[in-house]
Amino acid sequence: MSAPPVSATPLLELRGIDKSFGPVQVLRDVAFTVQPGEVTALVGDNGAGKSTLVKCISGIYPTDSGEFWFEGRAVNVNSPRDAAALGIEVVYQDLALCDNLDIVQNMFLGREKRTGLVLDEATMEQLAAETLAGLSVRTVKSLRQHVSSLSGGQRQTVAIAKAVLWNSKLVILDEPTAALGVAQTAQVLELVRRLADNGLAVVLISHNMNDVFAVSDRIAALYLGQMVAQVKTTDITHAQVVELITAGRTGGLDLTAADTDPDPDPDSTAGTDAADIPGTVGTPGVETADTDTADSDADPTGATR
Ligand SMILES: Nc1ncnc2c1ncn2[C@@H]1O[C@H](COP(=O)(O)OP(=O)(O)OP(=O)(O)O)[C@@H](O)[C@H]1O
Repeated sequence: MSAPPVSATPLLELRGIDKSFGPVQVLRDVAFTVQPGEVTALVGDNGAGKSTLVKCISGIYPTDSGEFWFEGRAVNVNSPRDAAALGIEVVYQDLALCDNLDIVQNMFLGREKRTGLVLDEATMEQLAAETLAGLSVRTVKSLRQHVSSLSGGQRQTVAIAKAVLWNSKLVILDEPTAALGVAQTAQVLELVRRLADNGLAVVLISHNMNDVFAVSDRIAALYLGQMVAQVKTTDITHAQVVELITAGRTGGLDLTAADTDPDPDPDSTAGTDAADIPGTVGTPGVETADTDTADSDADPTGATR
């Protein structure tokens, strides 16, 4: 697979994001960078703050402090409407599809096209078909099928197609394969990859390391509300990601390769110690892993892209 295009300007860049619920600080000084044409996996243990971060990005939660940059411009995102206007769409785990409506009706739900007062069914059907064809989706037999008759993978596909229908630039997928079997997972991951190959920025929340290594270009790890690493997927091993998720650090890696330097030259970011990175969590009693970047090719899972 060819390397995805890397743009000098991130599509989305968050700086110093803090978010508390009452006395509980859930996000601390979070930096997060997302590039167009790439899949960024957002990983972290239960309660690490992934959903909260996504809800801040999508305008559901206001942040307490921090900066929000989109396509190189400082922006304010105070509501889901603001996020949608920028081209940010989130596909949540519940998919928010209506079983008793067909695929076209679901894709345009709440944003129906009309000619005067009359629904423009032909245009909506055509746009839905074009969107699915653009994503090379061939698993859906009829656009007029009720969503209740679709498999889990097909439902996920419809939800993703719905998200990209609106000239989206960033699509955030919350555990899109969590409820799927092996074959459907593979199909959805292919679709995720295609979104990025079509130039979209994709953020994939996942607890499944096989999915993360199969499809992502970069991995961002949250630990107790802090962004402890953003690295290229090819620069980290499965075991190191698990260590970041469970301990908040791992040894020998440049943990900021993704958020500061879009330079595709892998040597240009080497040599930074995790302990030097602002926001890196040092966990007392956790040994620094005896690994270095030279070892990172030796992924024991063999699952790196
Ligand atoms: N509305 C809220 N009010 C108070 N605390 C909250 C709220 N939403 C989330 N939290 C707390 O914030 C922390 C982070 O939760 P969040 O759901 O963002 O984690 P997560 O990484 O998405 O976890 P999971 O993988 O289990 O979905 C948790 O301790 C959670 O209890």
